[in-house]
Amino acid sequence: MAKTLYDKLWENHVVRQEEDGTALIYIDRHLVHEVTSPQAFEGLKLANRKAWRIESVVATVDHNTPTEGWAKAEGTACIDDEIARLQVDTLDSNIRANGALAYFPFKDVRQGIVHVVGPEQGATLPGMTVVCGDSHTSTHGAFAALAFGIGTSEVEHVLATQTLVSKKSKSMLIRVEGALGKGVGAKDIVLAIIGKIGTAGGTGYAIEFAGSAIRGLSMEGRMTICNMAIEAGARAGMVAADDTTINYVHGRPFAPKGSDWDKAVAYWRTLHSDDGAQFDKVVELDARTIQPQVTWGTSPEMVIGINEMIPDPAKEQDPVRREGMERALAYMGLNPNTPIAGVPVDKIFIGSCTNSRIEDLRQAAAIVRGRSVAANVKLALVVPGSGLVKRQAEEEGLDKIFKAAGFEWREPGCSMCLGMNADRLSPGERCASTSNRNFEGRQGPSGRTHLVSPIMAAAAAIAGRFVDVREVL
Ligand SMILES: CC(C)[C@H](C(=O)O)[C@@H](O)C(=O)O
Ligand code: SF4
Repeated sequence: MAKTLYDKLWENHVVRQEEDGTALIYIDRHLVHEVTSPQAFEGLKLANRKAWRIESVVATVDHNTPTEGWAKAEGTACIDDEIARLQVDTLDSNIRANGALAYFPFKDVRQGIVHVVGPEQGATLPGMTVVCGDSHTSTHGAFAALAFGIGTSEVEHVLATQTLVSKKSKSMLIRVEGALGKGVGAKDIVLAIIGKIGTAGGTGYAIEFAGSAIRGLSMEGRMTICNMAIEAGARAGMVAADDTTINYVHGRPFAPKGSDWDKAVAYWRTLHSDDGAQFDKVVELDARTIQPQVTWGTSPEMVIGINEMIPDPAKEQDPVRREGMERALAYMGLNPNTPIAGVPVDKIFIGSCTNSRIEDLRQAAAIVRGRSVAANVKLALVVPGSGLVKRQAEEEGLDKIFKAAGFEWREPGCSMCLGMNADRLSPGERCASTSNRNFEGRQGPSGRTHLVSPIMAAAAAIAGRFVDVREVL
């Protein structure tokens, strides 16, 4: 029978299947960061257990690390916030006590956001099951891997047994066909998808993204799409393996070598849905109709094209939705039936596991080159996803372009994506952000987040307000 990519990944990892659909699945790669691992390591210790296969663990610190001031003191002593420092130090002692395949501690050049670091190191490979105590683990599905976020108690379970109790999801195919317009990229595709199916649209499904527009994307672009599968309600998003996937993985530190490489590639070539495979749901989008997207509300589904008007709750029939829209507009300080283009911004954030890879920075820098951040913009931040992305960008001179324009060029980490460090919005501030979540207070109490692509964020920085990036290309 024709199988979906998801069927293949699932079946290859089932250790035991129960009658009621519950299954025990084997986990190949376990990514670990400082926020969701302390209790898991503690639980292991209390139960007097050892990790089952510690060589599956790749660990780094990202959420709590500051993005500046690294040189002011040795090691973690430069982290002013005591709780943040404790989190970073605790991961360090846990990994030193338990081991890992790889550990990129604070200030290591390979440190960064776990979802940037895994693929960059070749630790995320096609065909793997990849888990992390972090919802955006769906990112790794871009490699034709079954990747999803887990809770802290499951982190402990994976450490102890290398397995997880899980139930197979339903399957959804999202097919995006056609050529993307100028100035439209992966972030716009995924925001348009969420605008169409809603933040609950993918609930209960594993989503495969396919179609010519997806195949045409780089691995960076595919990661941006899978990263936000979770914002569409799905725990996992994935893309079939092809030459783009294989070329990206080739030569990375943890990628297979020699004859192992050839065997792996032969297997990876099977990681696609077979012709005629049946999905529980199919959604289609025409890439040619997608405009550069901007969110106007407090959920990623509250999104419009830059050429559109902020929607009017009065036109919404459903009273619950209407009330949600009214509340979102009040929080965001926006008026219905007015253009989103022209709305002034206070801060710019280019970063996060959605959009902090080298391609994102190159694209943003191309807009910024030779221009200046508008006077009304209080802070424009570029936070590379990892130390290696930062180094690569500096080799290409991108840092100079950003700094000359008035951007701050920071150290890697999650940063203003969620403000677990010092990088935050002040109440009422409006931010053009390349991250993935825009709920109330996400970037700081009463802060206002608009999710956009890196080039839309760059264009907003220069204009001091939201503009159609196609006008400045
Ligand atoms: C801190 C972590 C558990 C959380 C997540 O799981 O997504 C964070 O990364 C986020 O983006 O909100
Ligand atoms: S960059 Fe943001 S979304 Fe990604 S892991 Fe960090 S906090 Fe979560």
